[in-house]
Amino acid sequence: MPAENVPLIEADGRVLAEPVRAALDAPRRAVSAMDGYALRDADAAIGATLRVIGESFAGGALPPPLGAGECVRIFTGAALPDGADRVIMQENCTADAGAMTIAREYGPGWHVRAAGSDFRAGDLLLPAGRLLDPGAIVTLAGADRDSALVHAAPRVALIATGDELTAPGTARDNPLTIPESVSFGVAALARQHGARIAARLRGTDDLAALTALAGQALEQADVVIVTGGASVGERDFAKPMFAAHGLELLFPKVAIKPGKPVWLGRASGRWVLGLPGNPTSAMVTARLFLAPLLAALQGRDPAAVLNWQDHPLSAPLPATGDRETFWRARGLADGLEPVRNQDSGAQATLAAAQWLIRRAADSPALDAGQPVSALRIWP
Ligand SMILES: Nc1nc2c(c(=O)[nH]1)N[C@H]1C(S)=C(S)[C@@H](COP(=O)(O)OP(=O)(O)OC[C@H]3O[C@@H](n4cnc5c(N)ncnc54)[C@H](O)[C@@H]3O)O[C@H]1N2
Ligand code: MOO
Repeated sequence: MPAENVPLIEADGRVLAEPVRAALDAPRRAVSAMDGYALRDADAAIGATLRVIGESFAGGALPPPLGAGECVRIFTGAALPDGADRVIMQENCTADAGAMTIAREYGPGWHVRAAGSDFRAGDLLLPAGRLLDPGAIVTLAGADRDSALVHAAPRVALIATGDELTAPGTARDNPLTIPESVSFGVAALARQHGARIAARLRGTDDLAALTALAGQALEQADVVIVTGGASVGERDFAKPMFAAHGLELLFPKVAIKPGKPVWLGRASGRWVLGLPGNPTSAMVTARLFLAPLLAALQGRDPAAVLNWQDHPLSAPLPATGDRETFWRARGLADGLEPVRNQDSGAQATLAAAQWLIRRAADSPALDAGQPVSALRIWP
């Protein structure tokens, strides 16, 4: 995707198209980490009384330099006076008429943040390709940047196919219809991975009409996602509807469960991703294929969103069949618990599960406590 400059406040969730270097030192000079008194190490002793010669507030004028037997009233983030080595918290001092007495044990720690101890001007703080998560936003602003060069958000168009589908909120009165749920979930996942939803279209199982809809979607988006009609049914038009637009398939299906009918192609210079209509299959394949595609389009390493980690099982897992299998699981304190309903058509379990467990085809059953490779489905 091309790069664009966006203001800091709109930069979260975007991916940097430039490396970001600090424009200043942080802290700019030695500052206090506590509210209290700044003094010299040589004067720090329980019972010692020091003369208070000035004060230092964050953003205020520099305090006078310290001599022997002197201290400065200081607040968190305020500049340390020249000559000071440490700050003693005010809770450990008593103050009276221009004098401060160290009342009790004040250690450990000097409560001083050295100049440049966080970063130095010119330091590389964020590399190109870095996702601007909330932490990175703080770093960016701390580097004294008010905007950043980021990759444009990929535009995604969604087409849901199926005569039985109707807009959510309108299904209950017609027993022949079901709510169109998948495009909403895929759109939400796409947004979580940096996409902008350019269009959400719904088509009935009619090839001519679907071909026109495909053309409309290809005009508006970088990635077109078509859901349903991916299998071998007589009205499965997901691929044929792109034929007139020059569909070139990269892969027509994948030996995984759920989600076998997932496919990827190019048409009219755009990416076209076909997801199965079954809601669980659609969300699993969106996580496994759409998330890395969106990452790559934004200049990120796609592997960054496929961060499989080992976790113990908190319950047994059955043997796997002849397809690589992705079990939906809940994350519990003692490990991952596969949800009971592993049906590809399930919708309720999508709200219960946060993890995908990956197992190779023909893997044996596992007991609770054994480690499995797992991926968070949503952040
Ligand atoms: N003979 C075979 N039949 C099927 C095979 C096969 O290999 N041979 N594969 C099965 C597998 S695996 C899957 S997954 C499904 C995928 O089918 P489609 O992608 O063609 O999806 P549909 O048939 O259109 O719908 C499946 C199911 O999902 C419901 N659906 C569809 N779209 C939505 C939506 N947007 N929101 C909510 N629900 C949706 C639809 O009503 C169906 O119940 O095929 C198997 N069949
Ligand atoms: O891929 Mo299908 O999702 O196995 O039901």
